[in-house]
Amino acid sequence: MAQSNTNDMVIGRHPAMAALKSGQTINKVFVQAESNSDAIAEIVTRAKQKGIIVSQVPKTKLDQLSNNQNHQGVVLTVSPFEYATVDDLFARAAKRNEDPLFLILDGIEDPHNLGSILRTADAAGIHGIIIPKRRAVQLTSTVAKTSTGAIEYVPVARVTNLVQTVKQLKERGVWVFGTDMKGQDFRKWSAKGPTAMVIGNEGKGISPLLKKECDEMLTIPMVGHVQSLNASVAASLLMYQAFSSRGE
Ligand SMILES: C[S@@+](CC[C@H](N)C(=O)[O-])C[C@H]1O[C@@H](n2cnc3c(N)ncnc32)[C@H](O)[C@@H]1O
Repeated sequence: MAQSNTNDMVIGRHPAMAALKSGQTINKVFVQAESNSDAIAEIVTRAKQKGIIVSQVPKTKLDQLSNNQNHQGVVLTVSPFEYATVDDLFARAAKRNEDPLFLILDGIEDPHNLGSILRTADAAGIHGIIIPKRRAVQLTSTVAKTSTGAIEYVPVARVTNLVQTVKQLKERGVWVFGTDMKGQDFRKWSAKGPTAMVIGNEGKGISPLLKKECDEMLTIPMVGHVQSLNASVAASLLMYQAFSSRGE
């Protein structure tokens, strides 16, 4: 997996604590000198326990690091999260001697949805997740926190064009299942063989171009009054159907 050397900033007490609790690589903690805040003291204690360098700096330095945002006396420099490649995902399946099982997210925007999807993906043995580089949430400290550590175990590949990627997956023998309200009942579906499931955007669903590339569509039947399930809930149900239909 590629690692970039540039630093990202995490600004403010709550995001700083969330980053410290996640698996994200934190390079340095900057806190305001002579701060008597309990929250800052807790951040300093946790950072030191993790062996992270803590630097006490004047407020002006924090203003500069945070670009004059409301830093509340703390700024962290962190390494951006690592992304996998689609080949890494295939390699992970091969290493486990299993047919590939991927999840494709067509423009998920809510970091809590992505975190929750990662958490279930880890539990259900998904080999990796594919997301687009644009118009979708990327890996952030909120995603990491919601994933409760699963972000460390489930590789996420970022691609420029999901439609092209799906075409390439199909050329490599992967059967691609889209999801909407007009497909076959997912309870009768078996995810045997190389499989990818596509989950759509929270508002718009799967884009028409991508839907056209899907080999089949699946539906989670609903008998209530609402029109659809939350994207992460739908993804979880699909992942668990795939998991159990593989006899795992
Ligand atoms: C909140 S829904 C989007 C609803 C959107 N208005 C639409 O028409 O597709 C987000 C995604 O969750 C999945 N989803 C939600 N409910 C589903 C269901 N009952 N069956 C299959 N997929 C579902 C689909 O992937 C959908 O694109």
